[in-house]
Amino acid sequence: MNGTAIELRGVGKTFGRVQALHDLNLTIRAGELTALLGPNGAGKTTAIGLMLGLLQPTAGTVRVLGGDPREARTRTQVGAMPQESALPGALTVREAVTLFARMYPAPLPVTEALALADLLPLAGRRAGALSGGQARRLAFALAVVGNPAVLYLDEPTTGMDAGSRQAFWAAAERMKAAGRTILLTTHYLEEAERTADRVIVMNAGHLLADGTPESLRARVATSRVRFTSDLVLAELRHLPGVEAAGVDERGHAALTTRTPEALVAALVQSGTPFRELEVTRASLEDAFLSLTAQASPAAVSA
Ligand SMILES: Nc1ncnc2c1ncn2[C@@H]1O[C@H](COP(=O)(O)OP(=O)(O)OP(=O)(O)O)[C@@H](O)[C@H]1O
Repeated sequence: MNGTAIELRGVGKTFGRVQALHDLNLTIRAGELTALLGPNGAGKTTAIGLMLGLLQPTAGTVRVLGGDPREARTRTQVGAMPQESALPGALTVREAVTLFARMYPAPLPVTEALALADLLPLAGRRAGALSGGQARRLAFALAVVGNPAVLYLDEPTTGMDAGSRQAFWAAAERMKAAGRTILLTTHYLEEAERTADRVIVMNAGHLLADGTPESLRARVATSRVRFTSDLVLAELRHLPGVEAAGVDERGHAALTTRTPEALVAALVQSGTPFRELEVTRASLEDAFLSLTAQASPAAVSA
């Protein structure tokens, strides 16, 4: 699938005196899985609310699948998993999914939506009796049952255990393979790193960075080098290319560098015995923390 699925042009949103979004320009391509990251209050949920047509922009325009997100024609092609959803507690899981399926012109078979959310064993249970993580899975089933072209997932895996989380990501991959456009927010950066085609970082209503997980990691081109030796902090700091160093009382050293090969070569040449050598690249989490820490305080909304 090609083309643009979602387009925000010059979008601003204020709530009273709070400027939640400032002049946001964003194009989401069809068929991609995009992760929207940002610290609390960055504006992620507000951006999704605008894309869903639940909120009106104060400035600028929002287009989804070429149309106004508030039009029925657009809404029936969109599925959403909000951060907190009010589920129909008296209905069984299967009944709730069946009810939602009726709102869409070409829904998935209910059993398929239940299977995608790993809910077949719980199909007969009342929605009100589900655990927190199971309720998130039901919210996911309700989001996908309409077989939407565009899927918004706001912190989908929060509250899910490790098994449910894995099943969720497998289902998201399947939706993507079927050509769906997926926009999700998450605070679990390692999950975003593994799955997203594209990562957008927001802070205080501004777009800070936009690229592949790989390209964002490359913006903090650092590596971590860890090993155990008898070297003290002053000696560690003298190794070539060390940007930051730490050592504990048992001799576990942790160094940050942009040139890990030169550092390890110098360590070997020094003849100092060392063990448990480990070199790791900067993670998306490192990039995210570095980007949001650099963001100017002027960007923080009043
Ligand atoms: N209805 C509202 N009324 C007043 N202020 C609001 C409203 N909704 C959001 N805000 C404010 O707008 C800013 C952006 O909030 P938003 O919920 O979009 O952030 P977020 O990135 O989704 O955060 P989180 O990671 O905590 O979910 C925050 O400062 C928030 O307090």
